[in-house]
Amino acid sequence: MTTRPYVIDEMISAKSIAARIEALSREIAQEFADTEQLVVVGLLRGSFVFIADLVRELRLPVEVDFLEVSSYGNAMESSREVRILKDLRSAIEGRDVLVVEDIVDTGHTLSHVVRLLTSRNPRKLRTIALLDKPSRREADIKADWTGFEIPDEFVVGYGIDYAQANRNLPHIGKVRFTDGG
Ligand SMILES: O=P(O)(O)OC[C@H]1O[C@H](OP(=O)(O)OP(=O)(O)O)[C@H](O)[C@@H]1O
Ligand SMILES: Nc1nc2[nH]cnc2c(=O)[nH]1
Repeated sequence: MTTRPYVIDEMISAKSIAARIEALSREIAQEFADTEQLVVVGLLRGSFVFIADLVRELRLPVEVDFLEVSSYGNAMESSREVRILKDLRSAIEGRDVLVVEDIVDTGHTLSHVVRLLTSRNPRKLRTIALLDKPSRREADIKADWTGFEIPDEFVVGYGIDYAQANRNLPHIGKVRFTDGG
């Protein structure tokens, strides 16, 4: 796929992300203090970096599982149709579940996933998103924990891509197009 020329301006440093994850992990550990084992569900692909850092800060017994959903493909606009590309390996009925999302934008992805997983009757289901763009919301949903609220900018890095590139940036950056279009 061809993309327009762009540069990436740093928006949230790797250090700020690490500090925020430490604080959020303490809150999550309190919320699930009585858990036998927390199933931490990462939404692929964007959350793979966030979930890796988050579970290493969580002082709880955890199992890690992944769900792959896609709504954007390589586009910058949500298709608003959420497709399940890979389901969980584990059953979650009667279990504690934390859904880990990289970014909530229109909210269609998270809202679809919460509906799907709630229908499987977990004991408790909570959600966390590293980033939230509240000004873009179309579905009525907010994650139980949010790392950072951000303005309406197209962001990349720390797991998040633009046309599959930039997932390996250690910080969050915003995409700035340089062709004036
Ligand atoms: O709130 P929404 O408007 O639904 O957008 C948020 C979703 O969009 C991105 O996923 P994408 O479909 O790009 O897949 P990826 O995680 O594999 O990059 C992102 O990772 C979120 O899951
Ligand atoms: N890469 C990327 N994907 C998104 N999906 C929803 N919002 C965004 C965004 O800002 N950047």
